[in-house]
Amino acid sequence: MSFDSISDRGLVILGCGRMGGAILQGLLQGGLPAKSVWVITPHPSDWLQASGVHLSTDLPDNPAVVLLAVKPQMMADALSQLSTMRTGDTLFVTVAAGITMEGYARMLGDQTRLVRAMPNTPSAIGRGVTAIVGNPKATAQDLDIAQELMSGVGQVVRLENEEQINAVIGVSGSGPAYVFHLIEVMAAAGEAEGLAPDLALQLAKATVGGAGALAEQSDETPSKLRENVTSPGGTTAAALNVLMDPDTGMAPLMRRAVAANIARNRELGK
Ligand SMILES: NC(=O)C1=CN([C@@H]2O[C@H](COP(=O)(O)OP(=O)(O)OC[C@H]3O[C@@H](n4cnc5c(N)ncnc54)[C@H](O)[C@@H]3O)[C@@H](O)[C@H]2O)C=CC1
Ligand SMILES: O=C(O)[C@@H]1CCC=N1
Repeated sequence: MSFDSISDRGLVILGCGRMGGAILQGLLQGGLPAKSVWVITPHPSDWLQASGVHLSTDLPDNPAVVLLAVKPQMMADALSQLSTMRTGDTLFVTVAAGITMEGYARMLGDQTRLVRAMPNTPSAIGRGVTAIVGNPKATAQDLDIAQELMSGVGQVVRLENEEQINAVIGVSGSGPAYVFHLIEVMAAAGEAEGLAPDLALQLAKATVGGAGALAEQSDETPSKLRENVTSPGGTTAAALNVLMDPDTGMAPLMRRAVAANIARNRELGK
């Protein structure tokens, strides 16, 4: 990775919890010098304290990038800590769900260059997927910088407009939680059918992990991979009759779940 402008002028990270921490780890592993990074976070973890980044020290004037990774509800308070910094020429990259570009324009001014990025928690092991979209002031180079920042924690895709970020949150941003719940309910079903809890959990985790890796690596579509498991009139077909029921199966359930996610996101954005 090349981090010339960040190495020269610095990166400020506001909020270094799960997501900010994962992104920072990816950047340091990708070769960004720790001395180019300033972190503002109330309770720095042991790892963060030992990482060599600047903590609770004077912020750089005019940093190249400010990464916003606090909870949406904390954003206005957290941003007030940057008030002494000259940020006219700074790119803001935000991972917060629920705060729109219009909201940032109110807090940071409408001339601010800003990229919204929506990652997910597999970023913690470098297997995240992040969607990015720039505001009208963001340049092509700003999007390249944001892509470079986020590619330290996994794949990066680009969106055409801000509205699409809602669907991204509904699918991939929150999606790991749906998959973890799938593991929970598969394990519970195994337990209900007589397996020991540890064994049921091991089977469910390995199945979801293995099927996910196969879906990513195979040239076949997920539909074909599903058909490959399903013998006509066999046991999988019996289960899929339940899961693929057009009224009560996973498709209408997922549609409702994603719609609820997006509705909440719009509420948070108000
Ligand atoms: N966890 C997830 O799956 C995803 C989270 N996001 C977004 O990432 C953002 C952060 O979420 P997480 O990392 O999960 O939360 P987190 O709670 O792990 O991290 C937030 C960090 O901000 C710090 N903080 C609180 N008040 C602060 C302040 N005034 N100034 C500076 N730092 C402050 C907290 O101490 C904490 O370390 C949220 O806006 C969320 O919408 C985006 C995609 C996925
Ligand atoms: O639940 C949330 O609000 C955040 C956004 C995406 C994942 N977690």
